[in-house]
Amino acid sequence: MTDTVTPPASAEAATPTAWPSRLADLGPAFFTHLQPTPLPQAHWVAHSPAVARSLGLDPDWLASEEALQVLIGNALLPGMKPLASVYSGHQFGVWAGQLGDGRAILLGETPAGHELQLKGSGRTPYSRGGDGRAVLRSSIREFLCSEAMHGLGIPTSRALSVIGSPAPVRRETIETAAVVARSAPSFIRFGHFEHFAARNDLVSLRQLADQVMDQHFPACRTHPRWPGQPYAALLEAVSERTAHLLAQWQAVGFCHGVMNTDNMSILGLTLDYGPFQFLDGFDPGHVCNHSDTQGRYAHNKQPNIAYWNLFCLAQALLPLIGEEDTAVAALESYKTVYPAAFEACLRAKLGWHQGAQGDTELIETLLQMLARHRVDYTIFWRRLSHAVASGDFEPVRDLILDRAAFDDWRQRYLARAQAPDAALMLRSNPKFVLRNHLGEQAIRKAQNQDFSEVQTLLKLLERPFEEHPGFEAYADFPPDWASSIEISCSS
Ligand SMILES: Nc1ncnc2c1ncn2[C@@H]1O[C@H](COP(=O)(O)OP(=O)(O)OP(=O)(O)O)[C@@H](O)[C@H]1O
Ligand SMILES: [Mg+2]
Repeated sequence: MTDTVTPPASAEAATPTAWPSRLADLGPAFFTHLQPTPLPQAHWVAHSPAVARSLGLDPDWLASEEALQVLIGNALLPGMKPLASVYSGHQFGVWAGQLGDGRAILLGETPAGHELQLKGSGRTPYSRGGDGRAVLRSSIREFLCSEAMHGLGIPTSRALSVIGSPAPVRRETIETAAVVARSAPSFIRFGHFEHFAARNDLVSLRQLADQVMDQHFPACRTHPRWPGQPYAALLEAVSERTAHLLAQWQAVGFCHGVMNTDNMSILGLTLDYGPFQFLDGFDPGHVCNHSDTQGRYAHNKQPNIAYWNLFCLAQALLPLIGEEDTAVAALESYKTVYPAAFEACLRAKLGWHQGAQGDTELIETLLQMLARHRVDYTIFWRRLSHAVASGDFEPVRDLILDRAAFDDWRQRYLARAQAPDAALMLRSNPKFVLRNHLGEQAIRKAQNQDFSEVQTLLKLLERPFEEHPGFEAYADFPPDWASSIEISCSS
């Protein structure tokens, strides 16, 4: 049974006493109230004062014993009424029926209006066969990648802390438990809508859509393109956010790994860091999830999969939208917004402030060249940025076996009317991304109670566009063993 902390007078100002939940306001069809299941011998692995501040929480409180107990689920603050929500979804292209927060528990909303959720905090009515737990390994990956994505300027859930416990958790081997405290303006997924649509519970479906719209997409009520069609406007707004998200993923070389509809945020945030990967060598067809034997979620399939997922959302919203043609029309802008947003990201990476004739061809030729030679994606872009800054193209040229092809491309790149802006490139091409082997090294140390590498990575990844002298090794090529790392759905 989880304790309620009675705060000493001095702590009262440090933590809020109201933890509202908009989901709870919707009514019991949407969730179950329950307590997190305690874990023994909680110990800090990492926490982020920056996230605490963004949530309106006192960073000093985050260093306290009270925070440790609350954020692993052993204690509640006054006003917290934890709950797990129900959703459904399509997994690997197949309707999976009812899912829900099987190991995530919502504590409520922080003063900044963001939901605070514990992941790995015990079984819920939606756990199905699962144990409600998450292991240290995957929790460190979620914590670091959330903050890495934020550092990159990519919409994401944030991670406040990761806390470990020696409690055993059975996966392929026996591992230990951990809990990530994470936040987002909303954790509503496409799957929440699919859930009520599949049950033909149109009252709840409308309630959910209305709440999401009023809180996050108020302009949909009076959208000039959708007069009297707020739900179509909502679908279009979600499509466009998703298009922008996918453009950023593709441009930075991020593979999500499990783009099931229950992992798609209605706000267009990156959600659920499972078997994700940042590309090392540029392989457009790379499949990062070892469990994805069909390659459904290969890197270059992600934009189409997002559209497929949006189609599922459209089907769920259809009873509210009315006409099928209207729903299809609301999805349509994805097909133009995604490529335009992707090209805009690539233009920034190339140092161009504005578009010009021939850009698409120059971008295509470059990406094909990178793919042909499996050039390290992050290193290429960073070296290109430095080449433009210094005028010395040798280090970037060295990356590409076919020097003549590179020289030809470079000549055309530099001949473009608008010269590339090196400063724009250096803030668009990160030096540091959370490569698998970096995460793996931090995890191995953490499994031996040494959390220093998690701290180091957090510092670098929070500011990935800065040089961080002395940390060059973290921006280097992956070691040979990196390619043998297998990341699966096991977490
Ligand atoms: N160990 C577990 N115990 C209980 N339920 C689980 C467990 N692992 C996954 N699930 C549930 O299985 C479904 C699919 O899991 P998936 O891996 O997409 O999500 P997740 O990693 O648990 O979390 P999230 O999407 O909240 O980040 C979800 O309903 C999830 O809650
Ligand atoms: Mg999930």
